[in-house]
Amino acid sequence: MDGNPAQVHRMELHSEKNTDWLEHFNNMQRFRNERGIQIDRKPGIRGTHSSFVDTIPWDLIPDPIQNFVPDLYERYAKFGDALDRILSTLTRQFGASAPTAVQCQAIPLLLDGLFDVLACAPTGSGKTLAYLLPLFLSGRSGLVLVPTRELAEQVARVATHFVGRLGGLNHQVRRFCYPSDVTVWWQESTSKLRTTKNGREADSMEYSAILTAEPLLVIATPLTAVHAYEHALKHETTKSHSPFPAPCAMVILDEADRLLEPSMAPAVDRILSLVLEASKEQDTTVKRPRIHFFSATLPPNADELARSVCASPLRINIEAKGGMTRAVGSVHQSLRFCGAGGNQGKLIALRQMIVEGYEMEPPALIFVATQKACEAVAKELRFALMQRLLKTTEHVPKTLREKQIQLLATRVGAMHAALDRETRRHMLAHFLVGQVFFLVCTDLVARGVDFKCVNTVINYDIPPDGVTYVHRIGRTGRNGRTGRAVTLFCANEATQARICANVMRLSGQDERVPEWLFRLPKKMSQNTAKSGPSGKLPNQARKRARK
Ligand SMILES: Nc1ncnc2c1ncn2[C@@H]1O[C@H](COP(=O)(O)OP(=O)(O)OP(=O)(O)O)[C@@H](O)[C@H]1O
Repeated sequence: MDGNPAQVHRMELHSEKNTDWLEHFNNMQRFRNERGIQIDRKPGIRGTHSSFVDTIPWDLIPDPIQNFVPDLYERYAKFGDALDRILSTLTRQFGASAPTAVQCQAIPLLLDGLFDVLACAPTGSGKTLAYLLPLFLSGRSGLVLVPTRELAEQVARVATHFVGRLGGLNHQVRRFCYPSDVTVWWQESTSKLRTTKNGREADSMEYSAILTAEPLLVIATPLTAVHAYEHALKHETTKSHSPFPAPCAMVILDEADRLLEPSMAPAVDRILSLVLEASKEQDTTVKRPRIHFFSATLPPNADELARSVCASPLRINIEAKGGMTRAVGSVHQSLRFCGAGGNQGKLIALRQMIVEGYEMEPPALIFVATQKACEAVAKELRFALMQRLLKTTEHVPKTLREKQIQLLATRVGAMHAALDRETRRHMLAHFLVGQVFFLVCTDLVARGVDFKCVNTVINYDIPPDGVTYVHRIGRTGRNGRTGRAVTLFCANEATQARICANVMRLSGQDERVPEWLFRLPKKMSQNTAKSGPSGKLPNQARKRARK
């Protein structure tokens, strides 16, 4: 019985002792697969818990919350004032009076801190608050890793609302506002620290000071976090030479499948191993930091990589199947065939959509594959808008029309990685406040960015895989709103269009897929097969997690 815990558990399953355990969970559906046990719990709340190993002590899994009040008060009264302030911030700033499905499941799990969590829930379903809330409520320190700077800034913006509210509380909670602002994140490529308080970059001395103070919440892209670590090492600013919160209670990997892709995996691996190492150095009695993975898509290969870092994560599935959430039902998806004319056909279709307003309601995001295409399509859109204006304002005096045309040109923006940081930030801000109506962009903003009121997403270029498609169209139809997603394809792209058709089928919208598309030979593009992360991760982190 001392050996393999899985064996111990299996033996217990057949013993008398286990009868209570089974009775206790008599509302569970249990079924086995080749990887172990999956258990669905609480069918009343949309979502399930499951694990791929059969060593999970199921009786330690907290019940999902059903509401913020009174559930959180009843269970977590110990957080007192902080709870009041957080709940009032939720209602005032986010209009959140009831938790979403992923929040119901994840908040108690993260608060109890007994398990690593893999949470797969649809786009726009409130995953950010699902991990930030437990961090702020519990007063524990944490590190949030995100794949892009845009997303880092967005998460920091959300966190700022809470930081401000928690400012005057008891010592434990006040730590979040220390040093000047806890919502700090490292700027990609400059390895400088930003504070939200004054909105300027910290200079080298401040940077060192902040590192010495050991920030309690760090939101960073993986490369920048590694940068920061190297900076700290060079200047020996901290006792442990680590700029990461120490001891760190939680590491959150937001958009985890993207972070585990080969381009980012080495940096993530390094950070995880540093954090795990630092937590050991601090105090041997301190628990290993919990590593939580959040995404709308966790394909099987991402799942496996995640499980290589934390031995037995608990998985939360909200409307997910095979590691993919269905695209949100609030998005009306369609495919538009643009004939055999290649890009020319697509441009004509796009211009038609703009000029006639057909299937296109701004604000709209138009996804293209390359930076060059981004600029070219933006130019085309400006031209189409001008045409529309000329058509509708024939009676308007010429000078006024010219002014209107000039103004209209600014309503179309382009957003891609080749633009400098400030231009990207401005463009995004203008789009978010409705000054830019049409944003032509690459997949830079396909993930995570919370566009509250995008009405239309157009896939001008077909996404490389189903995962990207789900994230792209998830920029609309968020937070209870409805949206429209149109994918343009021409004759030579018919097989690739099946990527989108398959997701449409999964979301129950197959009646909008042209019949003939499914009758085509099943030869999918190479990219489709390769969707999701691959390669090796976490050598260092894996070894440490096993110890
Ligand atoms: N309980 C809630 N009630 C109402 N609105 C909420 C609630 N939780 C979050 N929201 C809002 O829902 C929107 C989407 O949240 P969020 O950006 O966290 O989604 P997400 O699941 O991370 O999406 P993605 O997978 O695209 O990153 C945000 O505007 C947020 O303020």
